[in-house]
Amino acid sequence: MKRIINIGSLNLDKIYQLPHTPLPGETLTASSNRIGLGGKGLNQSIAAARAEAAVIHAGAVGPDGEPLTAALREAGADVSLVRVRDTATGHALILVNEKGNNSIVLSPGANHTLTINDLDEAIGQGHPGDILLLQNETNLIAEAIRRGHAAGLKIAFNFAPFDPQAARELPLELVDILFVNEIEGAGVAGAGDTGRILAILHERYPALLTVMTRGPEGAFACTPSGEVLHEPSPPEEVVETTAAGDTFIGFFLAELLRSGDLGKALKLGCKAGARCVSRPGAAESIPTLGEL
Ligand SMILES: OC[C@H]1O[C@H](O)[C@H](O)[C@@H]1O
Repeated sequence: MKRIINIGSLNLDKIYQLPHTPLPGETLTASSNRIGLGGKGLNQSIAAARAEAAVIHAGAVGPDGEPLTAALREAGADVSLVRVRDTATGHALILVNEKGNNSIVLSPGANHTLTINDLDEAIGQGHPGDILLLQNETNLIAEAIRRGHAAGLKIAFNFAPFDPQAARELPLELVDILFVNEIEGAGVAGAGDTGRILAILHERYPALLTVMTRGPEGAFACTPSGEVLHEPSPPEEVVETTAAGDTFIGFFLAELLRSGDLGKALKLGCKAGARCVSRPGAAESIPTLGEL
């Protein structure tokens, strides 16, 4: 059975419910706040494990990060490569507006303490054809892409958050599957609309499968042969959008490994992402395969 090895971020999420996203210079009072478990890496591992894929999660937390490791373990992921460092656990400040849309600020903490040895231990668990999943929330991404590719792993990279310097420096030509939302896609391609972004990326990286999530409009994929597929999102009431993209990615990859069918993977990803937005929080809002 092929596996997903996720060298992924782990964050404590500080979530504030606000009437709207604050403007520069504005002070707002939150109607509620809470601490949740998240990090794009953790959310994606939990989603893939709940979609019944075999998942190994590698990453780093601080001394206060045990609830994150426990959540991964409980979802069924292998956590033997989650290291505890003498640095604060990464955290995210998540501002949720009245429409359920979020704005996120990251403080990487232990997510930026990964070493080459950590990468090699994680990649060493893989066999050719396994997926190495990465997000742009940990350090040494370029090295992870190069080493994973050299080991015969399929590289799946979620370019979130987008960062122009990383776009110049990362060996994206070695990536097999690129996950972006509209903002990230426009950042990588330097253009604004979905069709144009997919066309530019296809021309620049002909072997790439690009998958773009578009919120309520579902997801688009552009294959290495240049075919563009679109899967609409099933209607669900929006409570909070946090982790919807991560949920999509976990379910998408699990289905792609299971059936090899891109259309089925897009459908399941969209279904899972839509269910995630109907509930509050990050990791706690991710459904199980059985539920769908
Ligand atoms: O995608 C949602 C996630 O982004 C940030 O990584 C937060 O930790 C949150 O859980």
